[in-house]
Amino acid sequence: MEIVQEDAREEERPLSFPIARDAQFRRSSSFGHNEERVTPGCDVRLEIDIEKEEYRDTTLPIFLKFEDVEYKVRRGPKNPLKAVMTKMESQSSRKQGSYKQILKGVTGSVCPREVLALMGPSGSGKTTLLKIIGGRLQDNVKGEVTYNDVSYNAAMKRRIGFVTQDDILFPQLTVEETLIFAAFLRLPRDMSRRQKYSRVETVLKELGLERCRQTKIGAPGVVNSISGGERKRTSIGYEILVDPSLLLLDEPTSGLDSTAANRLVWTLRGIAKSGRTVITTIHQPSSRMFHMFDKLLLIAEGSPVYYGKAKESLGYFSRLRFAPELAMNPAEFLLDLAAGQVTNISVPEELIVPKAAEDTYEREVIQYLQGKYVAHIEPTEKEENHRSSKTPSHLQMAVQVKKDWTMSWLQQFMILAKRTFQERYRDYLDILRIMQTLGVAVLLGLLWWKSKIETEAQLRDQIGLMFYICIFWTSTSFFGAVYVFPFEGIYLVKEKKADMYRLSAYYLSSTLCDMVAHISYPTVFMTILYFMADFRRTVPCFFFTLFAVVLVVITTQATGELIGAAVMNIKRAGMVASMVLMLVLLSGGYYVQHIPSFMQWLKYISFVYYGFRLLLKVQYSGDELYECQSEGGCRSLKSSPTFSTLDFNGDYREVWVLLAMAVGYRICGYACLRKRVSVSNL
Ligand SMILES: Nc1ncnc2c1ncn2[C@@H]1O[C@H](COP(=O)(O)OP(=O)(O)OP(=O)(O)O)[C@@H](O)[C@H]1O
Repeated sequence: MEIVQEDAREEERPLSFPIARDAQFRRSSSFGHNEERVTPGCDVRLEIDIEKEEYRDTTLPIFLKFEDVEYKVRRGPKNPLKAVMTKMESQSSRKQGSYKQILKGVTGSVCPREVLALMGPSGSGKTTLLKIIGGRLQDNVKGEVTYNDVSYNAAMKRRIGFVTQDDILFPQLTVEETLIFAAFLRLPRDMSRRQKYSRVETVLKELGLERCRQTKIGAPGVVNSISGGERKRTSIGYEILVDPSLLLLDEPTSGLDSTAANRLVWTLRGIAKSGRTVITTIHQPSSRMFHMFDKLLLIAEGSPVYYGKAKESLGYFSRLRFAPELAMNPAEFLLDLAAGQVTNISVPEELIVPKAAEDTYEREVIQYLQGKYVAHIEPTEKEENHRSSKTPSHLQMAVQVKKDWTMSWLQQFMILAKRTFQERYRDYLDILRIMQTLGVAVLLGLLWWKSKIETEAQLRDQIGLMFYICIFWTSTSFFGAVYVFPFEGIYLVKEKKADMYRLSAYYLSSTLCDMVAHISYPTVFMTILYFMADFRRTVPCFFFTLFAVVLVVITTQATGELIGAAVMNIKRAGMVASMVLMLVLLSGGYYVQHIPSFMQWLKYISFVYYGFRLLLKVQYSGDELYECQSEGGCRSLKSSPTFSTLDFNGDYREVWVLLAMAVGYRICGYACLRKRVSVSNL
């Protein structure tokens, strides 16, 4: 790896960050060299002399161009009835007026080694543009975004690092654990463990995270968690750890003091100078920070008002006769202009007397600036983009070559399982959960102490306990499982957008880790209750009863996960889960035995129905037990629909039905999760 820099400016700061390993860029002033390419919109000439195959696992220089980018969203009607009606409208009848235009024709380009700052007032569309560039917003987007003259494709996912405005980090992991898991999941497979740890060390050091490396990330604003600035820096570390070719950052300096913010932008500059393309949105940069940006795109109400070199922006506005009347931070001056605020700013004569009413003056200023941009900057920029020769063909091809997975499926599964366990083990070993299991087991054991089945009433009592066991474990496991994906969805979407691992590895690791907890608790519970309630005392019967309860729990978990994955919303998942739970319990064969024929289908999707039947079969199979000795031999109970349809002679088809349900619901859950993750716009 070698980066030859002839410009003295580049020597301001030694690069402490890992540099593109194979890229060899050489600034050149000579024309006509065979390998030299004139790169659109870039003020540097780059000589790139490596073969395309070498980019598979390394940092690839990305020349980004975006032209006439427009984005609009549908205005959703507030009335839900209207929303349904609107949905039913045909595509052709949709009116333009029902859309909100967020971006209105944004053009620009960024090259490797450059930092582009996106600035503009809040709501001007910076994040939206960043998401479009990052490939996270694709519907309703017009215009062209290309990476080395190639449109966005799946191979780009692992070339892009995206630091979102909200820091999406697992709260139960420490800063160091977060980075280590990211390193193991994302760094190339040919790097040794030591190299991966050492990369984590570099990032911790570079971002000043050493002091909080062992602190749990925690929820934002909660005591005993890292500070907002540390959280932001951890998010950045998480992305820069893997050396992305294109690094996109949304408000990376928010929550940082000015020294830390300067240091961070300095780091970003270092990253860019080592061959990456960096784009960052920024709100209020200090003047020192402002001068670290190479390019600036200033957006006002979705339209650009300036695009070009950051250091030339003040000159441009001064040529338009906008000048600060007081000593002002350049960024503050530019933001005021983009917001149409010209207090303490001298304006051109055309704007001195407002054309319309006073309250629309700000809009008038913005429209004036947008007009000037369209007249002076946009044509030059577009011409520049089109005039220049294309990116070298091997770079165009390289951008379409998908990087290899950093590890095998099994390795991904192992690491994800370890991370899931580390993230959730506090929930698994929650003292309340332990107390609840032990407490309920003992309470039920005392209520059904040494229960008998000699009379019909006693048998009915014990059957009541069987059903209660089903209710207890169904509801406990159901609500434990239903929230897993809605809670973790945001992390999952973020990591899948970066193509960090296969979804199947995540799904299986998550399910299996939870399953361990879902199985352990009923095992302890049943061991206590079984002997206290004096269930049938044979070894096979004990294990088969335990197996039946575990089977119900595993099927319940699958159903809960399916609902969670289908809904992916905590509040709604809870509502749907309560409804489904009510249905499966009511159709379980205990409360309503004479279910009307047109409602019989409910039984066939109810795992409680099959679980309950299985428990009854296990406990009461064999004549001597089933023949209770009371007068009439429990005739009325035996003739009840639940009992009369049970075959007590070794027919355990419920086991297969429950197993099929557990597998089937899991497959559906996985499919739903896949769909939800792919359509989510984080
Ligand atoms: N899906 C959507 N539906 C409706 N409006 C949207 C949607 N997405 C974005 N917007 C609107 O688009 C505008 C631009 O949003 P965006 O998040 O890009 O702004 P921003 O410049 O990044 O703001 P900030 O600096 O406050 O983060 C905002 O007015 C926002 O409310």
